[in-house]
Amino acid sequence: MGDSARQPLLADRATDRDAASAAPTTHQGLLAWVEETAALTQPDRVYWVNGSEEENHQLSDELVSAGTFKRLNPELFPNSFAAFSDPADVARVEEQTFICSRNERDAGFTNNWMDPDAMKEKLRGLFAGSMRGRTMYVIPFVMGHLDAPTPKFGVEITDSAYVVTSMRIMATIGTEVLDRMTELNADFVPALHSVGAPLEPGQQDVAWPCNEEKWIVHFPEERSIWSFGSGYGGNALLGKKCYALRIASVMARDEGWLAEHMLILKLTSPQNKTYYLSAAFPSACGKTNLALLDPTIDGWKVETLGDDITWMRFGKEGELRAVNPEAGLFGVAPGTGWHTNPNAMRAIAKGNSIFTNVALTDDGGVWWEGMTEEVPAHLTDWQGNEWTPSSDAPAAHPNARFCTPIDQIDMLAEEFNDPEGVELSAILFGGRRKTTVPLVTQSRDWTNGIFMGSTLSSETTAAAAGAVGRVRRDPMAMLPFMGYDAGDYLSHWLKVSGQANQERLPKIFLVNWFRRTADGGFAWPGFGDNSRVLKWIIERLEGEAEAVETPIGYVPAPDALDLTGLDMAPEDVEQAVRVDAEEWAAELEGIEQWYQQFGDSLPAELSAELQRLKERFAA
Ligand SMILES: Nc1nc2c(ncn2[C@@H]2O[C@H](COP(=O)(O)OP(=O)(O)OP(=O)(O)O)[C@@H](O)[C@H]2O)c(=O)[nH]1
Ligand SMILES: O=C([O-])CC(=O)C(=O)O
Ligand SMILES: [Mn+2]
Repeated sequence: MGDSARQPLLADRATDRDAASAAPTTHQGLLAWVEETAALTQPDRVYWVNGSEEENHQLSDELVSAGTFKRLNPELFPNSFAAFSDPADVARVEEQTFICSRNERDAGFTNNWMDPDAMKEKLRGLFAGSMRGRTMYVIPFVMGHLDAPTPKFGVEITDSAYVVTSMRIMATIGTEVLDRMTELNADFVPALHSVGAPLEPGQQDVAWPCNEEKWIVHFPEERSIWSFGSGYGGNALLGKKCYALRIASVMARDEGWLAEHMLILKLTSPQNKTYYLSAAFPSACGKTNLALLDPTIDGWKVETLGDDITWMRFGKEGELRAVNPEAGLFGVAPGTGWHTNPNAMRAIAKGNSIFTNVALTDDGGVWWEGMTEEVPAHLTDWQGNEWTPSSDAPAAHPNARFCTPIDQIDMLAEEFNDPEGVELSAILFGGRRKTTVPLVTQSRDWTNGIFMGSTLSSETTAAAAGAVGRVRRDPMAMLPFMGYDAGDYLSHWLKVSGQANQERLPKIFLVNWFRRTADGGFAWPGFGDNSRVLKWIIERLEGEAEAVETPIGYVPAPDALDLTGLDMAPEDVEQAVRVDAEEWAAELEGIEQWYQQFGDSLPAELSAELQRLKERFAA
C-alpha cells in the first residue's frame, strides 16, 4: 500500500505511534489498550476509524491502489469492490480456533483449548512487531443497538483496511459509538487482529497479506479476542462469529440470555396476522436464503430481521424476544441467484458491497455459480485465470462471499430498528442431510425441541476449512461457535426457559431442505417453496394443520402441505417427510455416540429424551 495515498487521510489524525495524543477519546481503558497494543505490534501509524463516508472512500481507494480491491463497473455495482484472497485463506479455520478458559473443563470437548497464560505468551510472540510497516486501525463498534439498555461495545484493532471497510458494513462503527462508549465509560471487548505480515523497509506488499500460521483465540473470562494470520471474514471481522457468538454466548450464560447462530424473519399470513420465527442452520445451510425468502404461495409475506446471528432474552411477560446484532449480510455467493434469492440479488445490485473470491465478468461485474441460469461465455475466475464454461474448476470459490448493508434489503422489517426486538412464535433447527431427516418435524414440547437442537446434524460445507460433505453433530448449529462447555450450553438452554411464560414459549421444529431422492435429486424444491413449510408451521401454531405422529415428532399429514402450483405429487411429498426405521436405527446410534462424548456435563433431561425416543422406536 503506497504511503503517499494514505498520508492525507492520516495527517491530521495521528502522528507516528503517538496514539494517545491523537486519540479522539478520554476512555482510559481503551487508551491504555491501544497504547499497549501499538507498543507490541509496532505499526508505522495508528489511525482511529471514524466510520464516515469520506473515510470509507479514501480507504477503498487505497485498497484499489494496493491491488487488494478491484473496483467494479459502477453502472453495474456502484461503490462496490471485489477482493481475492490468498488461496489458503478462504474460510474459517476451526482447527486453529481456541477457547482459552481458565479451566480446560469449561471449554468442553467440542472446543480446542490451551492454558490462557501459555496462549497469551505464544500470541505475544506472534504479535510482536506484526504490524511493522503497516497502519494500525482502531475500530470502535457496537453489536446490536447503540441505544440498548447495556450496549455491547467492542473495539477491533486491525492492520487490515479490508477488515475496516467490511466491519463498516457488518456493524455500527466509528465516532458515534466511541463517543457513547466514552460517555458511559463502558466496558468493551478488546478484539485484536493482525494479518501477521509485517513489511520490512522497502518490501513490496502483496494484494492479500496473511500468514501461513493462523490463530483465532478467545479468552472467555477476560472477554477478549486475539486473531492472527487470516484476513478472511469469520476469522477477521471480529464482531461477528468471535464476539457476537463465542464471547456473547459466555456473556449470555452469565446474564441469562441466548446468543445464537440464527436468522430472524417476520411472516404475515393472508389473514394479516404476523409471526416472528428464528432458525438455526449451520454455515452454508440456508439461513440467508430463508431470511430473504420470496414466497411461492399467494397471500403470504416474508420480511427480514436477520440472517446469521440472533440474541434472545425473555421479556417482562415471559415472552422470548429476539434481536439481530449485525448491520450487514456476509452471505455465501454461490447459489444466490435471481431465480433462487431475488431479494438478496436486489440488495446486492444497489452496490456498496464487497465481494470476496467471486469471478469477474468482462464488463466489470461479478458472477458466481448459480447467480444466473445462463452461464457467461467468458470470465476471470477468483484466482485470476481465464475461465469458460468448459473449465474444470468453479469460477467462484465455493465459499465466495458478498458483504452488503442490511438496510439495502427492500424487505427489511421495520422492527429491525427496535432495540426491544420481536417476540418469537417458533424456532427452527435445520441441517443439510441427504437422508434420514424429514422435511419438517414438530417437536413434542420445549424439552423435546431442545433435544432436537442438541442432536442436530449436518454435512460439512466450504464455510470451514477441511473436508466437505461429512456428517457431524452440530448442536443448535453452534458447534464452532460455543464459547464454553457444550453440556453447560445445553443446560443453559433448559435453564433460561425457566424465565418463560410457558404459554408463550415458541414451538420448536426440525427442518431439512436437503434430503435426496433415490435418483440423487433434492426431495424438496427448497428456496421460495420453503414458504409452504412455513405455512404448515404457522397452521400448527394455530392448531389448524394436520400432522402424523411419528417416533421423532409430528410430520405433515399427506395433504397438509400446500402444493398449489407445484409440480409435485403426494408420493413425492411422502418421500420428503418419511421417517424410515432403518435410517433411524443408524441415527440413534450416532446420537448415542454423540451424547457419550459429553460425559457428566450432559443434562439428565436430554438423556431421558434419548431414552424415550429409543422406546418409541422400539414400541
Ligand atoms: N437445495 C437447496 N439449497 C439451498 C436452500 N437454501 C439455501 N440453499 C443453498 O445453500 C447454500 C448456503 O445458503 P445460505 O443461505 O447462504 O446459508 P447460510 O446458512 O446463510 O450460510 P452462512 O452465511 O455460512 O452461515 C447456498 O448455496 C444456497 O443456494 C434450499 O432451500 N434448498
Ligand atoms: O463466519 C464466516 O466466515 C461466514 C459465516 O457466516 C459462517 O461461516 O458461518
Ligand atoms: Mn448466511
